[in-house]
Amino acid sequence: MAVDLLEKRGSNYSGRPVFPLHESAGFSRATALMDYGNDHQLHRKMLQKYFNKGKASLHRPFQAQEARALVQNLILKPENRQEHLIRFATSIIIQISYGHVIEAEDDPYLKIVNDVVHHVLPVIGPPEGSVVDLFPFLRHFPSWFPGAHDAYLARSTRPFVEQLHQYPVADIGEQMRLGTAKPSFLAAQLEEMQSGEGNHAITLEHIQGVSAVLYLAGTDTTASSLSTFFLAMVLHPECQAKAQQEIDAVVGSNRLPDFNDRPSLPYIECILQETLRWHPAVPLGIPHTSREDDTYNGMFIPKGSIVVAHARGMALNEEVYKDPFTFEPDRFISKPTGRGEPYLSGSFGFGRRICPGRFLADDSLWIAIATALAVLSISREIGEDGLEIIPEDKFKLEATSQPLPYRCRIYPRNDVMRSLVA
Ligand code: HEM
Repeated sequence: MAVDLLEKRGSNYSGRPVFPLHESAGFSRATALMDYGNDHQLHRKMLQKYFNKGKASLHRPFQAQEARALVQNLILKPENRQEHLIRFATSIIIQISYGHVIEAEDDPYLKIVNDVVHHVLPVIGPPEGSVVDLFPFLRHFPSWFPGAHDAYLARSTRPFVEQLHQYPVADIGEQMRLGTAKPSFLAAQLEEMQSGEGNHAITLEHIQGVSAVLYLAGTDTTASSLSTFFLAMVLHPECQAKAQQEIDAVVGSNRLPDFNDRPSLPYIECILQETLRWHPAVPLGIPHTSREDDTYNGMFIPKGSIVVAHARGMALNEEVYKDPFTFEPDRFISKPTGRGEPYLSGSFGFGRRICPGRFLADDSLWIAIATALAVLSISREIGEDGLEIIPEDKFKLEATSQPLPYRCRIYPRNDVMRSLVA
């Protein structure tokens, strides 16, 4: 049904509802939240040109380098796992989008994204997550009015959101003036706008809107998917052992896996796909709306309806996935060895709003997972009683779905593998 409506009838089902909390926080210019129309199409053109499959693969050497840095950081400070995951995702987005390399903990780009992750996302939640989304008029009420407090809190996060829109564009603009700007998505857009070549309709506001969404859409989603992967490895040591056997057999023990190995590592592929299915990072997708009245299988769908592509619901469909709550990568292996179940198709959304960063994200996740499995042992902590601490399979929904904080042990499998990321 999602494919029938959101893809085959995409011209009708590609709008977005108004998200009052996100608007109050200052996100009305962001690609993911704007309604379908000319501005959205301009955003998509900019994104598609730069993040299509062919272009995305040009970034693989840098993604592999960042995956090594991630694993190295995890060995040095395993207790900061979540920060390392966010930093991995952020470094990739920032390098590709703005040509900027994060070198220090107090990097201004890192600070901006951390501020948004820690101060803004928990307040605004996922689109449709608050009482203000259901009753938008509450956003105009004073903050003491029940329900209006959310809108007040969202408004108070505006300075962080403004920084997200303004800083990269101003910084790269200045670098271009000085002639020091490195090649990046943002520099390419600013150059095109200033030269008067390309699409004349693109304005600074469009560029700021896309620039802000890259930060947001690309970091938290990637980091939470990786956090889900680490949790799965702690809960399922048998899957980790099987994956490591595959890597040892195919890649050997004197080099790290690289993108050329991907077709020869089917079980690693299954682990990635099962991570995306088991707990999709964006479990409800982002709601679409319809522009016109429509009828589907005899059901009347009035203009302006909100259509939610429930990725988590699809992932848990027992008619498609046996024991859907269980993390079981073998489910995708062809019959008769496995069950031949299909990869989840909705993890990155549908139709004209499908995630434009999906190729980049897929590469980032694959190389991080393959490198981590090659080099690391990810295991359970031992409690004071001498017993293993088994984390709970529990998730929280903020802007994305992510595991509740959990403890685990992370250490190199052996000195040889460790030396490969040093
Ligand atoms: C694991 C990582 C990611 C996941 C699971 C994910 C998932 C999604 C989903 C479900 C949507 C909504 C699609 C719809 O409305 O049908 C979306 C939209 C979007 N994503 Fe991603 N995404 C990821 C990474 C990225 C990255 C790395 C980028 C940027 C390079 C990105 C940029 C965007 C943008 C700009 C939109 C808005 C598209 C629009 O409204 O037209 N995402 N993503």
